[in-house]
Amino acid sequence: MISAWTAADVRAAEEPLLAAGEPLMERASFALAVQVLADLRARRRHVRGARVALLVGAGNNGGDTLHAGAVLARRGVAVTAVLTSDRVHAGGLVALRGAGGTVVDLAATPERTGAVADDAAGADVVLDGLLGIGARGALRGLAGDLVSALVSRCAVGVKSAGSERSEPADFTPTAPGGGRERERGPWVVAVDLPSGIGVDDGTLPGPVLAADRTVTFGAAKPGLLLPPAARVVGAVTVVDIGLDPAGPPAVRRLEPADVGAYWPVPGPADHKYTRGVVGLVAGTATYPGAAVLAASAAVRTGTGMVRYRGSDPVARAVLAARPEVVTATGRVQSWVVGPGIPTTRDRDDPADDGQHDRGRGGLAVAAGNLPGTSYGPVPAVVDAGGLPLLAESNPPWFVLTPHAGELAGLLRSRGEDVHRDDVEAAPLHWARRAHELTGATVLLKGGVTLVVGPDGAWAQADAPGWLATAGAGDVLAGILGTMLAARSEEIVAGPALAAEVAAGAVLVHGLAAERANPGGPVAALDVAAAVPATVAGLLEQRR
Ligand SMILES: NC(=O)C1=CN([C@@H]2O[C@H](COP(=O)(O)OP(=O)(O)OC[C@H]3O[C@@H](n4cnc5c(N)ncnc54)[C@H](OP(=O)(O)O)[C@@H]3O)[C@@H](O)[C@H]2O)[C@@H](O)CC1
Ligand SMILES: Nc1ncnc2c1ncn2[C@@H]1O[C@H](COP(=O)(O)OP(=O)(O)O)[C@@H](O)[C@H]1O
Ligand SMILES: [K+]
Repeated sequence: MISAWTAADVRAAEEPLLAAGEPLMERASFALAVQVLADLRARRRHVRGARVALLVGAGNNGGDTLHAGAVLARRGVAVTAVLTSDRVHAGGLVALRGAGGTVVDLAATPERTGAVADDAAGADVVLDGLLGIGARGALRGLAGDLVSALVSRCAVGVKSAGSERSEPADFTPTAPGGGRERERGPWVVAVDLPSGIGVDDGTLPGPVLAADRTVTFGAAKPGLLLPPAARVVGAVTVVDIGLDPAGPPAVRRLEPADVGAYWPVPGPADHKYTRGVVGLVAGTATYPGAAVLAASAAVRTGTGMVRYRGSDPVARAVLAARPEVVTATGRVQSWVVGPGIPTTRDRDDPADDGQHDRGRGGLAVAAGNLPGTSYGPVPAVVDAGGLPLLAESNPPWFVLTPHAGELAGLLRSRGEDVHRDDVEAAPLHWARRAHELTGATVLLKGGVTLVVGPDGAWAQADAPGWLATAGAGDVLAGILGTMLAARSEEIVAGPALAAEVAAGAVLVHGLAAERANPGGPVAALDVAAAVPATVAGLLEQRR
């Protein structure tokens, strides 16, 4: 698992170590220099004679960068530091000069910004040391001008991860299948984090130089995991400088081994009912495919049984694809409500096929609102057309699975003035708001999928962009339904678990998409078909 702590938590963890005289900046800058040397060796035969440009801000982030530059200069690298402020880390500047580095004081000659950017764009490596955890808002002043000039020269796109994954502390925060979008221009290494991202919320409030690698100190920061900033961090290396942040992490990300470790494996005493039964209210005559996809995914993920609820023609389509599905009513351990049913609340909608009533019934059972039956409460997945069926207040074992547009609609129905673009710009904020307003766990789908529950946030980046295809969300609903059903009682007793299981479902979904056709397009049903082998692969890791 990768855990990220806020800037305040990292500062609090640094304080006692600094008071005890621990050389944190030396550790950080040396590790940074070692990583840059390794990157240089991987990209060109000789380190000696390589050109490295340092972008240096006013604070300690600039200090780290200058000290790392001094180490590089002593190895024969031609290092030029560009100072963007009249304040600069004095010790770092002395070290760089002492090692033979060159200094350009852009603060004294701002008219040279264009020429300096041209120069930096021609370097082998650029170290972005403008802002670290002291960043507030969009990059301002000269630092902002310099980054804007560099972005236009380097044709910086939103980046995908590098391929290195050698150290346990490394992670590749964006999905597989991507490559370096910037074919020309320098290799960009962000110092602690790409300057200008929202450190704690992952927003992109202004210009940011997309990194090929981020070397981050002490612990990952939330902005490195969260969308949209997760797209500009490249491969992330966490350097251990001896910090031990207190309290729970602000954002977490599951890795495959985490999901394999808790996957329930049936034993000799199990039967289909102990494994968990999924009740599925999905699909209408207009969208029968959603029911087929969700049912297929639930079956493929290893449910004990799927009970399908819907009109006869749709049930026939489901059974034609998955003869394992039953249509008889009975007890279920999780409900999946909403894929392929209309998003209006209108009971008389002819396209509704009676699914709204079935969905409301399922959700009432799942919430435990039907006294006199022994059928609830149980977890529920509420997707697409299920979202307008929610009550005012919902239990946290309900997992809502909107994409950005659906989340905006849900929030508007609860009085917020918000649109899809707002959700995409600040996904953590709006997913948290939806959790507060509904009470439910919120899974916000996207290239990086967020899950917010009572116990914090999870950010998963396991899926290739190819997964953005019609029906992929229905498949996720089925996978999640099975995973919730398998741990139904545990989740109702401790609903913070719903978010972790939901993050696990997102991981399985993303890995299955990659497995379905590595590096190429996938169809939603093929993603469902790849789930059994994906789960077997996760289980193999725990042997
Ligand atoms: N503590 C330690 O020993 C260790 C710390 N470490 C390193 O220190 C980093 C944190 O250093 P830091 O606290 O000095 O903050 P930092 O991010 O460099 O920037 C502050 C400066 O930026 C300015 N500024 C702010 N926002 C801005 C904006 N939008 N646009 C433009 N300018 C803006 C702000 O100006 P002000 O707002 O005060 O006018 C202030 O001058 C951390 O990320 C890690 O790299 C490691 O070495 C490990 C040991
Ligand atoms: N750029 C992307 N990279 C990876 N996965 C993505 C990307 N865009 C969307 N996805 C995933 O694809 C799925 C699409 O779901 P959804 O929008 O509900 O589609 P549908 O309603 O057609 O099933 C979600 O799981 C989402 O996280
Ligand atoms: K930085």
